[in-house]
Amino acid sequence: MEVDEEGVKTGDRCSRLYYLVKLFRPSNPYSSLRTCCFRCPGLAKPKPKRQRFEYAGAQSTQVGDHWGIPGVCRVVLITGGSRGMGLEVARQLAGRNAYIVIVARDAKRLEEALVCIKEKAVGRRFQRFHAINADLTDPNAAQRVMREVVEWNGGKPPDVVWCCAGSAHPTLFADTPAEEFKAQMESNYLSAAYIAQAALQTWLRIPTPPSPSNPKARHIILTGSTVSFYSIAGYSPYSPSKAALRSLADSISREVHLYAGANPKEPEIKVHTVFAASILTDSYERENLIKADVTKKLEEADKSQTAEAVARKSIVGLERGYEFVATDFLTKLVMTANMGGSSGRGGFWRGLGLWVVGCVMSLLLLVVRGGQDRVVRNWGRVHGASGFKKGSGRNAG
Ligand SMILES: NC(=O)C1=CN([C@@H]2O[C@H](COP(=O)(O)OP(=O)(O)OC[C@H]3O[C@@H](n4cnc5c(N)ncnc54)[C@H](OP(=O)(O)O)[C@@H]3O)[C@@H](O)[C@H]2O)C=CC1
Ligand SMILES: CCCCCCCCCCCCCCCC(=O)[C@@H](N)CO
Repeated sequence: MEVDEEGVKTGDRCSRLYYLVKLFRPSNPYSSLRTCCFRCPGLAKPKPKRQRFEYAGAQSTQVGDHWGIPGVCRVVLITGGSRGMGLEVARQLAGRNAYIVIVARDAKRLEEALVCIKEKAVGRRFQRFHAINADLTDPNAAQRVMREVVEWNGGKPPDVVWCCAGSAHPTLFADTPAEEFKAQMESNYLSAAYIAQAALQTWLRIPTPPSPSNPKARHIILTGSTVSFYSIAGYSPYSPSKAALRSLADSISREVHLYAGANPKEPEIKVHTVFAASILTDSYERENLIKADVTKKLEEADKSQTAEAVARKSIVGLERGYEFVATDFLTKLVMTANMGGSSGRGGFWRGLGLWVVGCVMSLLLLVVRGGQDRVVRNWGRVHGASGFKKGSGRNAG
């Protein structure tokens, strides 16, 4: 039986797309496109005897090789994996073969989450799960987490680091306690920057021994928000931290080319960001207790989604290889209108297409923004300057 350098039977290759891709991208051996095409019959249905466990979601995992290939689980580190969106991401990836490591501060919650994640595992006898207790606003804790994962994984670094940890304090700028500006940057921006840096440093430090089962790429995934692109009244402590994440993703995605050039035999490093509008989590309920009524009024344009739906859509976008993934129509709209220098990241033609759509979206936003500013001005006229409804008990003016 002929086996190629990736350990896949040559006959299993989808001749159409694989060789076309090889033809156009010969210099990029670790491109995620290299795996195969979506419909490839050979890879979509691996031979049962080569499988070590039932392989659910085989077709989609082949596309990006993010979470596993037949017989090999990838290790996915998920920060904030004990609750909300992070927990859903962990559960869904457990259902796609991955080994999961979750990180959060509350130890009891982490243990409960592990049980909940294991329920979704497809290969229960083979898949491994681990929880690490850490406050990721501390850079030393982020380094410790990475060391612990490497040790737990037999000296190998994780393949994917998905930063979901974060929190929201949506209040009007004038009414925000000064310490919240710092706390929000720490909770959302620094908690992701520190662990992403620790992951990158680990990948650069530990060489990947040649093996057919090696990942073709490693991934840093950040979790942004609609307000990373387009903020509304009442999000000033939070939206800069999410905009900073977008900028961080852009910056790192430029630097990884240096490592791809210098270490062509190592898996490429890819940086992705998923952007979501309101997610129906407990934290969302809690943030609504402090959120100004005028902000809630502006948010009416957004149909909130469950964490399950946001995680699912994020994973689909990532498996398609997108670097920026919007999980709903509204976010897609404001994202496309604000791509700027980020456009080129999906390749030239996709970038050009996005630019054309973005021009139209920017025009639409001109109208939307005018309308929203009028809503806020009118709110002030009717209810005063507190942002809350008259007679709501929160209205100081
Ligand atoms: N909910 C929403 O409407 C939206 C949320 N997002 C973003 O999605 C992500 C998840 O949101 P959501 O699921 O609602 O949040 P949750 O509050 O439900 O979950 C947050 C998770 O992060 C952990 N976490 C928070 N701070 C730290 C820290 N300093 N160190 C380690 N772990 C931490 C929490 O555990 P513990 O507290 O035990 O540490 C928990 O596991 C966040 O980044 C959020 O900003 C984006 C768009 C909308
Ligand atoms: C026709 C086009 C209309 C476009 C209007 C745009 C309206 C913007 C709605 C903003 C929604 C904000 C979601 C933020 C969620 C978030 O990150 C927090 N909940 C964090 O927990």
